Parts: sequence; C-alpha cells; structure tokens
Amino acid sequence: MPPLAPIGPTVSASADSQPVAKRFAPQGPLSGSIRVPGDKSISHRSIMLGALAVGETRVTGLLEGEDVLATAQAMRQMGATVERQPDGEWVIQGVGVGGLLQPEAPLDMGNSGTSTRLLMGLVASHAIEATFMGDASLSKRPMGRVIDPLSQVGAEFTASEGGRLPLTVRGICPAVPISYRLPVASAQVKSAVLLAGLNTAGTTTVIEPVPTRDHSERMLKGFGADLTVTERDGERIITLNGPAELKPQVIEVPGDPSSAAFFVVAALIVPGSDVLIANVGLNPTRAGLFEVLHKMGGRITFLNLREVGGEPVADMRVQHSQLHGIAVSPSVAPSMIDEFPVLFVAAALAEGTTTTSGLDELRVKESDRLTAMAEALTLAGARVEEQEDGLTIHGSGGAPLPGTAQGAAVTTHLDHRIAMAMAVAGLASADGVEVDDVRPIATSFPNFMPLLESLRA
Ligand SMILES: O=C(O)C1=C[C@@H](OP(=O)(O)O)[C@@H](O)[C@H](O)C1
Ligand SMILES: C=C(OP(=O)(O)O)C(=O)O
Repeated sequence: MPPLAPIGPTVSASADSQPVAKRFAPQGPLSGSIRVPGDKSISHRSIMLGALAVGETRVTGLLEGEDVLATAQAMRQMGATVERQPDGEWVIQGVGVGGLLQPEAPLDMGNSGTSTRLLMGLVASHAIEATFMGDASLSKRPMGRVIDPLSQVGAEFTASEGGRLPLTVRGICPAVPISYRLPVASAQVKSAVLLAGLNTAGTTTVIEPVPTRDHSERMLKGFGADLTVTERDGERIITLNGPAELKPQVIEVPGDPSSAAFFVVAALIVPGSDVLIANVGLNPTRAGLFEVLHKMGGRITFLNLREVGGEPVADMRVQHSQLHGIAVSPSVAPSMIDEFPVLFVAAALAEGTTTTSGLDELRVKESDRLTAMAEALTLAGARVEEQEDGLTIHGSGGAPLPGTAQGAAVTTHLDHRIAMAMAVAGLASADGVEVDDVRPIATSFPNFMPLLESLRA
C-alpha cells in the first residue's frame, strides 16, 4: 500500500442533529402482513450501473434510505441524471463507461461503506479526482482493503491515518487490468475491483476463496458486461473483459432480506405472533439467517417462490417458535453477515447455548458489532460472553429478557443494525429496551418503526 498522508478533519454527516432515544416495549403478539423496502445492495448497484449505461435506466422498488441516496447524489455529482418520479419510480440517464465527470465538491458518503468502496472502484479507472468523506462511524472504517487493489490498477490515494476517510482518489485512464485474490470475504472489495475493470481494457479477474453476495456479477451481466464466473477447487473466479459497454435496463428491486430479518426474528420470539412478509429476496448468498433460524426450530414458511429482477423471491410466513441454541458454522457467515446482530437477539431468547465464530469482519462494520451487541444484550439482561471472533449466548429459554433499567440505554454507535436488533429485543422483554439513538435506522430502513407499529395494531 502506498504511504497515506492525512488530509483534513473528519466530517460527521450526523453532526447537525441530536440523538433521538426511544423505548421499545412489549405490546402483545405481532400479526398482519408487511412489505419491506427494496434491497440495499441491489439499489446501490442499480444507480451506479444505470449511471454508467448509455441511455435511460428505470428502477422500481428502490430503497430510499440515506445510504442509497448518498450513492444517487454522488452519481449526480459525477454527471449522471438520477431522478425520482412522483409515482416512486427512479429514472437514471447514464453517462456511459468512461464518461464520469470530476466532481466539484467532496462526495459525502454519510454512513455508507458500500457507496464508498464501490465508488472508489469506479473513480479509480476514470481520469478524475474525487474526495470521499463520511460520518463519524464511516470515518473509522478501513479503506486499505480497496486502496490495495485499486493502487495496483494505477489509481493514487491520499487518505487519513490508517487508510481511512476523508480520502482522495486520483483515478487513471488507461488503467491496468489486474488479477486479484480477495484477502477478506468482502463483496464490497470484489465489486470495487470489478467496477474499476469496466473502464479498463483487458481482463480483470477476481478470485473469491469464500463466496460473497453476487449481486454485482448478476447485475453486470444483466447490463451486458462480458463477465463470466467459474468455480475451481471451491473458489469462484470472476473475469470481466473491458472496456464494457453497458445497456440501460428496467429493474425491479426485490425486498431486502437484511431488513426482513428484524421482523422474522421479532415474530419468532414474541409469543402468539404470526406475520407475513411479502416479496423478500432470497438470493442464496444472502439467505443464511433463515437457514440458521430453521435449524434453531423457527417456523418459517416460504410461499409463492418466484423470480423478481433476476433474483429468487418469496413471501415468508413466520410464527412464534421456541428456538433452541446451536453452534453456528463460520462457513455461513458471508451469507448472513449483516444479520448477526439480530441473530444474537434470537439466541438470547432460545433454549440453551448458541455459539458463533469466524466473525472478525463484524468488528469493522458501522460499529464493532460483536462488542456493541455483547454490551447491549448484557444491559438488557441477557447472558453473553464475547470472544475475539464471536459471541456465546446463553438463552433465556423463551422467558422475556429483563430489559434495560430506568435511566439506562443501549448504545447504538451510529449503527442502524444495532438499533433495530435491540428494538426487537425490547419486544421480548419484561420492561422494554431503551435505545439511545434511532436516527441511524434511516440509513437502510426508513419505515421500520411505522411497519412495526402496523404489526402491533
Ligand atoms: O456489497 C454490498 O452491497 C455489501 C457487502 C457487505 O459488506 P462487506 O463487503 O464489507 O462484507 C455488507 O456488509 C454490506 O451491508 C453490503
Ligand atoms: C455493513 C453495512 O453497510 P455498509 O457497509 O454499506 O455501511 C450494513 O448495512 O449492515
């Protein structure tokens, strides 16, 4: 990695508002039917690839969370037109691969790691310079994992200490096609390299020892890129021949399984619940949580299996169940990487002990999700032991957790998934759980609270 020089102060995207605390208390069974918002990963990529196609891409079901809106704003700053129609459809006029313009102001990525890392990949192979900044949480997250391969492509970086934001990328054209073996299981790193490959002549190769979510591969092919995926000795080898010419698409974004996860666990742990969640994306690289919950005894039924936007989708019926603890295999981690906070809540209500391991990546998400969840669940009265790479949770056997004492609140550390996971824990507690700040929920799931209320009505 090249030497990294500090460049200016950290900008906090959330600095302009105060934390909003909320107590989540039990209120009887959850029942009814809901539809969760569009998949965050697919929404980001719809905007990015639409902005690189020549012509008009139309997207329905786009997640209108802060993270995706940060991607939309960045693509506008680099020349694309990205507009929401009054009926909720999004229309993107792309500039074509190679056509990104140099942004005049820094790109504010807010809380979004996906926006940052994927856009760094795009900028890397264009002859433009862009500065990326983000909130206090994003500014602590490691960017060296994308700086390394993108430096091999020929881009140059000036980053804050430790390879963090704010940082500036100086892209290069022509860029060098690289072959890169992922040192961490990360769809963001894989996607950054592939996106850099779009405006690079020659073959860009990514070797994935452990498969991660494959939305980039599916969508790049859908947009007409020359991309192939092969498997050899258990590894996935993805090759992209550039430069690519992307054709505009009409995209329907399926519901986000990572958002559905909160309601799935809530229905499983709140006695008497029976909930239908419509239109949930079930891409196998994303559906690990549902497999694990099945093994724990969760009554989850998939109805009306179909395909939406090239992704498997189903409606899910979830009924209250007495869960039992299990040893969660580390091999399932990449397919449920964002779902561990809420799995830990399910485990806290199960009978017996749940063990998890191989979860080092959770320490570099919006917060250190192992420590944050160990502390939050302990404050709510659960029995949790923290290890270097996982948590061990001794379940209550279905008895409500005590909840947080008056005057005590769990700390979310600007992490939407900690806030929502602990909100769910509150529903299965005796006295409720006080969450110190619910603002971060808007990054991925702006209507989480109204949907929750609708199931409690
Ligand atoms: O590519 C993506 O859209 C994402 C990849 C995952 O991150 P990593 O690549 O860091 O595992 C995940 O945690 C994030 O929410 C979205
Ligand atoms: C890790 C997450 O997102 P990102 O990396 O895009 O901030 C998440 O949504 O849980």
